[in-house]
Amino acid sequence: MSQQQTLSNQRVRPPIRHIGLLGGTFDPPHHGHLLPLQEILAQLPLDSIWLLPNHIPPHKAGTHASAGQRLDMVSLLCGDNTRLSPCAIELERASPSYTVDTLERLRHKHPDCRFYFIMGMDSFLNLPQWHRWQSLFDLCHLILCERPGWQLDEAQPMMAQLQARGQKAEDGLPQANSGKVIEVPITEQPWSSTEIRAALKHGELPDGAMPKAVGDYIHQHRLYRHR
Ligand SMILES: Nc1ncnc2c1ncn2[C@@H]1O[C@H](COP(=O)(O)OP(=O)(O)OP(=O)(O)O)[C@@H](O)[C@H]1O
Ligand SMILES: O=C(O)c1ccc[n+]([C@@H]2O[C@H](COP(=O)([O-])O)[C@@H](O)[C@H]2O)c1
Repeated sequence: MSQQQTLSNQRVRPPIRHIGLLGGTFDPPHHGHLLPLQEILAQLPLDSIWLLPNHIPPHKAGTHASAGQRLDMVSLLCGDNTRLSPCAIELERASPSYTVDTLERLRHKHPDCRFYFIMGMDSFLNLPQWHRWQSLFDLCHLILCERPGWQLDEAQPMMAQLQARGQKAEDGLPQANSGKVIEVPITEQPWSSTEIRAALKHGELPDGAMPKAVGDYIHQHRLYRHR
């Protein structure tokens, strides 16, 4: 092999894969998770979105369904959409599922990937309470979606972050490796796991809350019933 060929081989890098991440407790997963992801995929050239059920949610008292059941439901939520997949990385550790730890692990495991952590406005407004939250901007971009009942106004500390880092979905993916907040317009979805669990306690599954396969799983496993 000539010296020139060796040099050019050394320069060949695998193409970057652009991966969206939706972390959540998914207790249970619902259309407020799924439908925004479909709209994000229609607007941004992401290769895939991975859905990461957490093991120990950092800011919640606990979970109602087990980690395994939540992972099963997330798989059913993804259905046959080949650009959506469940990712069990947070289930592999027994400590609280801090997102910054997950991103460090993912970056180490997948050096060819650039990550885009997706969140609703409720999570974005609470971001300053997250563990080492500012480091997230060194590890990924954020994708921000509206959520009914949650609004960012001038007085909120996250407004300054959005002003400094914000860009619109129509501008495509950023050139930088990390640190931007991409605002993606979505059709607002009224669903929340808390309200769905409250309805299921009385044996009701709200119409249109989730794909049928997830509802069937909940019934088969008798989840979220009044005990
Ligand atoms: N209806 C929705 N619209 C936009 N984003 C949502 C919606 N529901 C959940 N998300 C986002 O999905 C992520 C995971 O949410 P999570 O699994 O905690 O669901 P949840 O419905 O908020 O649950 P709970 O009611 O138990 O707090 C968060 O970033 C949250 O902002
Ligand atoms: O890292 C943190 O400190 C942190 C604090 C709160 C929530 N998160 C993550 O944010 C995602 C949504 O969380 P939740 O509680 O709304 O289900 C999920 O992936 C959580 O693990 C992360």
